[in-house]
Amino acid sequence: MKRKANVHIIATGGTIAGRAASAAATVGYKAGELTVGQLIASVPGLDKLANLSGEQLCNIDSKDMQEAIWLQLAERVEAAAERKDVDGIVITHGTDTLEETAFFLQLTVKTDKPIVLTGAMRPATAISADGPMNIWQSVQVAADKSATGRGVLVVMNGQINGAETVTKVNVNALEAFQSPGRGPMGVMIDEKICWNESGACTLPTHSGSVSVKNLTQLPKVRIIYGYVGGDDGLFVKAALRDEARGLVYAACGNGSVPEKLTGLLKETVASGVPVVIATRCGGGIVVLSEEMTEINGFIPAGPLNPQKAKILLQLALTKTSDVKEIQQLFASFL
Ligand SMILES: NC(=O)C[C@H](N)C(=O)O
Repeated sequence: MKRKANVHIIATGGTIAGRAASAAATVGYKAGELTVGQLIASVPGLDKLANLSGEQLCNIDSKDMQEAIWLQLAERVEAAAERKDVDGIVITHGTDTLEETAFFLQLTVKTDKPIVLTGAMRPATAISADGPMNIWQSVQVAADKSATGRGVLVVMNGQINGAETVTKVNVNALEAFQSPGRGPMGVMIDEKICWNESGACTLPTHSGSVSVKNLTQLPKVRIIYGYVGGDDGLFVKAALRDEARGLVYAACGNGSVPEKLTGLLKETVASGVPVVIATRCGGGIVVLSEEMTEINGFIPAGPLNPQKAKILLQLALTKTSDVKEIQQLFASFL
């Protein structure tokens, strides 16, 4: 008989732990109300899937997630992953910033044990709440040997997506997470986990590549959003005054920087503050001209969306502010 796996659940809050005044309410609830014990108890028969342990790291709406909590979470996940009696880890999290936490953990936690993040779009008190099934399927993945070495995964609504590609694409639907242009790494049908083997099936190259063990904070990086009328540099100047160590420009289209802003961003790079050019488009790969990368010194974000490019730049800045090195790091995600 197959040995029952040991799965450790770390709860951080979110709608999955949310409570509303009425069972029909899917907005206007309070996120981060149920405890990890209550979450486990809300899923009938979960203990048949795995031996479970749980810890409560925080209980917040993920819009309020902090980098200081990320540093604690990375430490807790790494500690759990090092335990011989833990085979996999599930993290319950609000969906608003779930992809950022997933990507941060992907880059900072070194293990090939499954790490699965999950959340919910309906509060725990709702009719047809999606949380219990998402927890069930996450524990299923975390307990399954076939999930070993695939990096940090996001399991929601029967789909498994990788931390590097996944993003929240819908603010209401249960299928809130997708990997644009890639598709999911796998889907779940009852007890079957169907991996899309043409997707990433070896440990992503960047897993655990940056240790944050001795850090108490991350370098400050700001995202500047591109839009018609936003080329006066107001927010770039404000970010620099606020001692940003790096900037991500969420450009319109394929890294298009407005002419009026190019000079200021070039000066920013020349002053030692690296500038990554991402896109606000939600899909595609930012590739820049030679003039943009070699002369202006801009760093193309490649496939990373602005919020993930920010995290990569922050982690890069813990080691170097050399533009060439950071360009190479971002290029390795292509
Ligand atoms: N669906 C959710 O989890 C949204 C919630 N605001 C959160 O991110 O905590």
